[in-house]
Amino acid sequence: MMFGAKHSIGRHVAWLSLFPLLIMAIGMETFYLNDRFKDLDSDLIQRGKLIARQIAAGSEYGVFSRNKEALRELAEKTLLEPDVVSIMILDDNFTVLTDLRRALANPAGNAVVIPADTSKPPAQELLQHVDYYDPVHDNGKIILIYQPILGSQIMLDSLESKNSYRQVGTVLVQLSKYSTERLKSKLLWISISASLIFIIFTYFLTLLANRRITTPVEQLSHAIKAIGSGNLDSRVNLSSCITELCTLTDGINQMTSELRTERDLMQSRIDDATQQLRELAFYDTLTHLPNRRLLEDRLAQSMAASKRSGIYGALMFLDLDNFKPINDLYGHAAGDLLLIEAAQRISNCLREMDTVARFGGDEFVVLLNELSAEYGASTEQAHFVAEKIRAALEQNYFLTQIKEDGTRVHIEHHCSSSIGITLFMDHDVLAEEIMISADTAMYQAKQNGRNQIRLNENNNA
Ligand SMILES: Nc1nc2c(ncn2[C@@H]2O[C@H](COP(=O)(O)OP(=O)(O)OP(=O)(O)O)[C@@H](O)[C@H]2O)c(=O)[nH]1
Repeated sequence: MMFGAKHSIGRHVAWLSLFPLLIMAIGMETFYLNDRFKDLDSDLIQRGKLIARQIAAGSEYGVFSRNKEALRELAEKTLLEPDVVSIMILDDNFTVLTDLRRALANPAGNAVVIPADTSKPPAQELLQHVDYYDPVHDNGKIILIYQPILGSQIMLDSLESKNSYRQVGTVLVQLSKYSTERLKSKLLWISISASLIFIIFTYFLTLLANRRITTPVEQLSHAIKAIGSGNLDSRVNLSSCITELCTLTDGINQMTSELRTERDLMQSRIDDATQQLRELAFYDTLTHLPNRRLLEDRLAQSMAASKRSGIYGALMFLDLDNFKPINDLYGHAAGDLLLIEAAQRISNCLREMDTVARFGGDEFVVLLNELSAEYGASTEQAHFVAEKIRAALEQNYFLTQIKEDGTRVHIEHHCSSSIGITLFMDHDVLAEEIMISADTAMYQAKQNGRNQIRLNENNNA
């Protein structure tokens, strides 16, 4: 695993905790096994030495008297000891008196005594490896042990009897390391298995412990990703809490909440600005009625709907009569108040589906939708509405103007309206032509003495 590479925190923590554990387990196991193996080897050698000493002690007389039968019996008994594979007893000239061996192929099995075999290493060859000063030779499979047979001597030429020893023979014992090696490999496997079980168990414990850390960290990282992609409504709720992570979570939640508030504020400002732009683009700033652009749009929609349904619509052109004097007498602001009042009076005469727009100056346009399929009936309805408007607009205006110094000026003004109407339905006329038609009718109303309604029937046969 590369620590510089990108990995989850869980894997990092698992590796960081497992790596030292692995090193420790291998180290401890090596130390323990080395110690145990040494003990086993040492036990075998000690046992071999003991056996060799016992044979040497027991064979002194046999060697001295060259009683091969007794020596053979002694060797046979000793050969029954575990791991002993050969026993050789030699006299002081290193002539073999007894040479018994057990099959090397089955050293742990029942002792099968086989007679001396000339193909096996002769005593002289074995003696090359061992002597009084270096009595143990280990060739990896067999341990050879050298033990001198010492004979006691009584010194007759001295008044005091004194025991001294001289070497009367030699015992060579060979022990197989087969059982020891098997035990060693058994120990090795037990130790490896125990270590593996320990490591696996510890790994799962580490995973469990990791989960307590990694799960909340993962939850936090998902939440931060969500916040980064603009989802400010997400809130982190940790399933388990570690003090530092809880502090981090609170910080993130607080930051998200502040960002959300900022975003909402910004959004409401954008909405307001958009609304204002919309107002400026499609509505008259003084009366808040639709402006000429929006009217043209609605007229186009109304004409299309009328063509589809076969039901007449009507367009009225209105111009206030004698508006100018209020400007001249009381100022533009007073004129504005009258225009606002006039707009309100016209709106009050209309249905929800109709539109009144300020066309400019003291001119208004009214769009009536879905009148009737009959031309006559539609004319009547349009006339009826126009009459309502005309009557409403000719009422005296009582306006209150607030001056810059805060004083209030009450104004009473009278002005009426001249209204031109034109109807439209399934005709190949343009919106512009309908406007001109209504304007022409309004002009006729003006020419005819004002405060009246005129219908232009040129477009509508
Ligand atoms: N107060 C105010 N006056 C405006 C506004 N726009 C245009 N006017 C004035 O409205 C007047 C309209 O002129 P006219 O229609 O000729 O005046 P009128 O007295 O109604 O004349 P007739 O229509 O012939 O009866 C002009 O004096 C414009 O300056 C506005 O937004 N506010």
